[in-house]
Amino acid sequence: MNKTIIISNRLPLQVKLENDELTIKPSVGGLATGMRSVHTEGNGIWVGWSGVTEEELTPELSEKVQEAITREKCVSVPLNRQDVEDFYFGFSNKALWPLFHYFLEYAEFDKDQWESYKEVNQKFADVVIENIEDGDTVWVHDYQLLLLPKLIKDKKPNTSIGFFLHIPYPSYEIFRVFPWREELLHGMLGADLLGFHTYDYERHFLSSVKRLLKLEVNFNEISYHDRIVKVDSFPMGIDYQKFHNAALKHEQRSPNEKTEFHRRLEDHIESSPDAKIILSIDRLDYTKGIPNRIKAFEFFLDKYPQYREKVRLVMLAVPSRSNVDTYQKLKRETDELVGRINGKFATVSWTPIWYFYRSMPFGNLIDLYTSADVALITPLRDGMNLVAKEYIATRVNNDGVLILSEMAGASIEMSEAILINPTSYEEIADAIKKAIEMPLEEQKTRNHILQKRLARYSVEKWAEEFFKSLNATKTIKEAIVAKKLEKHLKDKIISEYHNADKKLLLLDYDGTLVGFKNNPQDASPDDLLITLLDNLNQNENTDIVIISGRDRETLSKWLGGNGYNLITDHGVWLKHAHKDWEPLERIKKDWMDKILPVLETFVDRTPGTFIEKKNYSLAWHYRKADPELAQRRTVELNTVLTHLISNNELSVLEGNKVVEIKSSNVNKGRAATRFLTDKNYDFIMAIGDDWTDEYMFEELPENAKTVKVGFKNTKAKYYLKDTSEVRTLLNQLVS
Ligand SMILES: O=P(O)(O)OC[C@H]1O[C@H](O[C@H]2O[C@H](CO)[C@@H](O)[C@H](O)[C@H]2O)[C@H](O)[C@@H](O)[C@@H]1O
Ligand SMILES: O=c1ccn([C@@H]2O[C@H](COP(=O)(O)OP(=O)(O)O)[C@@H](O)[C@H]2O)c(=O)[nH]1
Repeated sequence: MNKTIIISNRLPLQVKLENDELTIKPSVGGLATGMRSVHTEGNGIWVGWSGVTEEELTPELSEKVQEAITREKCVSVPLNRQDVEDFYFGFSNKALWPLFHYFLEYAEFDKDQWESYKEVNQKFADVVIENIEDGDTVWVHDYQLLLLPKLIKDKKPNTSIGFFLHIPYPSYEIFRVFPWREELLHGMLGADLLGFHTYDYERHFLSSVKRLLKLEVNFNEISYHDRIVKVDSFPMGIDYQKFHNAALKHEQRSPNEKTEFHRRLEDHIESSPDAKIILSIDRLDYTKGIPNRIKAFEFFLDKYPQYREKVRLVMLAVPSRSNVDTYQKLKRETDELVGRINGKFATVSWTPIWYFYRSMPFGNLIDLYTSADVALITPLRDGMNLVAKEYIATRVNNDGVLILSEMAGASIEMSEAILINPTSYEEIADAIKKAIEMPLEEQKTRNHILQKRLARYSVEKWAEEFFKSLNATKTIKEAIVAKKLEKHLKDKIISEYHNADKKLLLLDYDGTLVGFKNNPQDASPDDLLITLLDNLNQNENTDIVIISGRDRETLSKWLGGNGYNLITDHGVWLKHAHKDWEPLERIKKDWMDKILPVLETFVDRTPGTFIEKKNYSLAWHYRKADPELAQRRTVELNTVLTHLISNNELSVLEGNKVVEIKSSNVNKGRAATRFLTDKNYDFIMAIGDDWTDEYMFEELPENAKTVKVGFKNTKAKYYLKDTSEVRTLLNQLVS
C-alpha cells in the first residue's frame, strides 16, 4: 500500500536525556502539535530528528529511543552534536528564522553553518530515500529543510513531493539579502506543490522566484525545467474537536478530578475573585512580541488605573532554542520586565503578572485556556499562531475575547478578534479595555463565527486540501509526460518523415531555434544552426519555412541567402526560396502613429522596456524589466489599447515577455495554411514556443505534427523542453 512520508526537523515526540535519565515527551510548537493529528490518523511514517545527539546515546539508550520512535510510526535521522549546533541552533535559527521573520538585525550568515545546513538536509534525504517506495507521497515541512525537496526529486523524480512552510515567507526586499538565495529557491522548487499559510507569503515567494530566477509564472504555476510547480496558500487549522471536547470535559468534571495546577490556579483566582484573567501562551521567542506585550500591559495599568487589581496577566513562556544568545537575552529581558512591573504595581492581595517559564502538558493548557477571560496574543511576526485558534476552540460557552496581532498569519482568518498592531502600546492598552468591557452578547457573536470557521477548516481538512492539491499536480504532470516527445514518439515521427513524399517543416525562430537575448538584435543565428538548417534543406522533398514575427529586413539579413522559405512579420511577407519577397496580406499602417506615443509612455514609466518598430507591427519588450511591474503594466496597456482600438482591425498579442500590436487579419496560422496550398504535403511538422505559434497549431490539418517548446498550456500535440532539444530532433531528420 502506498504511504505518506511526513518529514520535519522535529519528530512529534521529543527525547531528552537529563542525568542519564531518558524522558520522552510530545514536542511543543505548532508544527508538531498540528501534524500529530494528521500523522496518527493516516497511513505512513514521520521522518525527523529525535532531539538527542548521537554522542549522547549509548547502545542501550539508543535501543530504547528506537523502540519509542518506532512505536509512534517514526524514523529518526541521526544528528551529531556539531550538526545540531551548526544546522539547528546555527543556520536554521540564527540565519533563516530571523530573516524570514523580518529580524534582519539578528540574522547571521555563516558559511560553515550553511555547509552544515546542506549536509544535514542531505542526511534527511538519505533516510527518506531509504524509506521511499514507488507511489509514496512525500510531505516536507518547514524552513529547516528548504533544500530537501530538490535532493529527493533528483533521486526519485517520480515521487510526488509537497512542501509546506510554517513560518512567514518574507518580502522579496528581505529575502534578496540572503547570500545563497538562488540555491534555496531551487531547493524548494524540487517540490510539486509549495504551500504557505497565507496569500501574502505565497505572493512574496512568487515574487522572489520571478525576480531572482527569472522563471515564468502563470498565476500560481511556475514553469520549472520540464515540470510545473504549483504554489498555493493553505491556512493551517487545529484539531478543533480535541480542544473543544477537552474543554467540555473540563467543565463537567468533579472537584476531585481537578489537576494540581488547576487547584493552584483557582486559589490564585480566589485571592482576587473579581480580577479578569488575561492569558498569553507562546514559546519564548523574540518574534512573539513578549516584552512589547508586558510593556503594553504596564501602559494599560498606567492609562487606566481603575483596572489595577481588576486584571491579571497569566503568561506562559515555553523554553525554546535556549542555546541561541538572542533567546538567552530575551529570557533575561522578560524576567527583568516581569519583576519590574510586578514590583511597580503589586499589592498585598494582587500580583499583576503571573509568569511561568516552562512547558505544560495538554491538560494544564486546557486549564489555562478555559480560565481566561481574554487571550492576549501579540507576535511581531508569526507564520500562523495556533494558540489563538486553540483558545477560541475551548470557549465552550462562547464567552471570552481574543486580542490578536495583525502580524500573525492567523489574523487573516480571524477578523472577528480584536486585531491590533503589536508595536502600539496605545492600541494594545485600548484593546485590553475594550475586551474587558465587551458585552457578553458581543463576545458570543464574535466567537460563534470564529468557532464555526475553525471547526470546519480543521487541521484534518487542511491536510486533506493540501493532499488534494498535491494529487492534482499529478494530473498536470501526467498531461505533460503524455505529450513529451520521448524516444519512441520521436522515432515514429522520424520514420514517418523519411517515408513521406512531400515534407514541410514550419519552424518558428526565437525561442525555438535560438534562445532569447535581452536585445532581440543579438539573437542572430549561430554557425551550428546554419549548418543544421542547410543540411536539412538538402534533404530530398523537404521544404523548410522559417515562420517568425521578426521583420523582413532582419530575417533577410540573417537567413535570406540560404535558400529556405521565410515568412516574416507574423505572416505579412513570404519569400519562397531563391525568389523575391511577396506580400501575403495587404495591410494598413496608419494606426501606428496613434499607438506609438502610447507605447512610449509605457517605456518611460517602465524601466528596462523598449519598443521594437517593425514594418507592420509595434512590439513592446519587457524582458529586462522588473517582472511584477511589467505584468501590471501589461494589464494596463491592454486596457488602454482596448479603448484606443475601436474596430477589429488590430489585435494585441502577448508573446514571450513582449506585447505586440498588429493587424488582426495577420497571423501565423493563416500564413501557414496559405503555404500548404502550394503542394500536397503528406508530412507537416510545426514547432514553436509562444502564444503566436498557437494559431499555427490550431489551423494546421489534423495529421500535422505540432510541437510546443517549453511546458506551457498549448494546442500542440507534443512537447520539447528547449531549443537544444529542437536542434537534436532536427539533426535526427537530416538524411
Ligand atoms: O522546533 P523548535 O525549534 O522548538 O520550534 C518549534 C516550532 O516553531 C515553529 O512553528 C511554526 O509553526 C506553526 C504551525 O504552522 C505556526 O503556527 C507558527 O507560527 C510557526 O512559528 C516552527 O515553524 C517549527 O518548525 C518549530 O518546530
Ligand atoms: O506548554 C505548552 C505550550 C504550548 N504548546 C503548544 O504549542 C503550540 C504553539 O504553536 P503556535 O503556532 O502558537 O506557535 P509556535 O510555537 O509553533 O511558533 C500550540 O499548539 C500549543 O498548544 C504546548 O504543547 N505546550
